Amino acid sequence: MNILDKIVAHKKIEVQQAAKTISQEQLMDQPLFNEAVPSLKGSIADPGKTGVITEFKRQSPSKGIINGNATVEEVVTGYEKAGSSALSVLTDQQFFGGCNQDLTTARAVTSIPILRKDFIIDPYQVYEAKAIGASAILLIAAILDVNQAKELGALANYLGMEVLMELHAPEETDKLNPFVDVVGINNRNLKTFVVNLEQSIQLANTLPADKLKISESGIHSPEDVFFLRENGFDGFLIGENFMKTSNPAEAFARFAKAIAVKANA
Ligand SMILES: O=P(O)(O)OC[C@@H](O)[C@@H](O)c1c[nH]c2ccccc12
Repeated sequence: MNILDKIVAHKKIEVQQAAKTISQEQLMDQPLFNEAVPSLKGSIADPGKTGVITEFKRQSPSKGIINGNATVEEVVTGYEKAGSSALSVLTDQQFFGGCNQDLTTARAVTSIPILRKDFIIDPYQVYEAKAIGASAILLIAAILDVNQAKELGALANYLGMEVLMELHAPEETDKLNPFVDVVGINNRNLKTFVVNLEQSIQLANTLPADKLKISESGIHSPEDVFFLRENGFDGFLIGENFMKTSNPAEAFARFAKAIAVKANA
């Protein structure tokens, strides 16, 4: 079993347990469930912002512990202040050390859109995303069939959230559907952990022209961002590069200055 299969197998059990603890009806009764959320798409398209989606990630299966000390409050408020277009918050506990409360905390202390970063395979998790304050959900094409992708996407839109669909291989483009607002290309192969920015470039040319494009993972330098911008990318999802430092918000603030300066030069 590759790591992605392991994560999905665990997720199925987790979702069953969660649904027993808090029912879908109870999720719908939570205060955030009926609150409007800012648009991820709108924020990424805003030329006054950096296009960067900064990610709060404590650990990952490929890197182990990335940052064991950072607090959500400190990091995400700093990210917002430095010009982050949106936040990505890992809510998977078992493999990424996150939790739903991390996202709700981020929602409480910032006003930029938040992507729920998790392995969504069940409608329950879409209700949960709304109840914890997400603007958008991640759908990973590699773990969904065409019908699941449609059903989960339609539900997210119906509940007032947007969908970022993550692709890694050309044959996954048939999972795209009208409910997908933003397409993300993961430079990291989730089965082998190999990272290659060229992945974004190759796949980008096969995508519908009308969707916003995000490049995800393995982005380390302002040059990476310039390279991706030149190749038609609107957004950049960056986690480890900032999280691995002792002050992620400050690291992003420096990065944000560098990409702003070069863009205007
Ligand atoms: O830390 P990085 O290399 O900058 O990557 C961020 C993000 O793209 C990565 O965390 C990610 C991309 N797709 C995912 C799916 C699930 C969990 C995590 C991810």
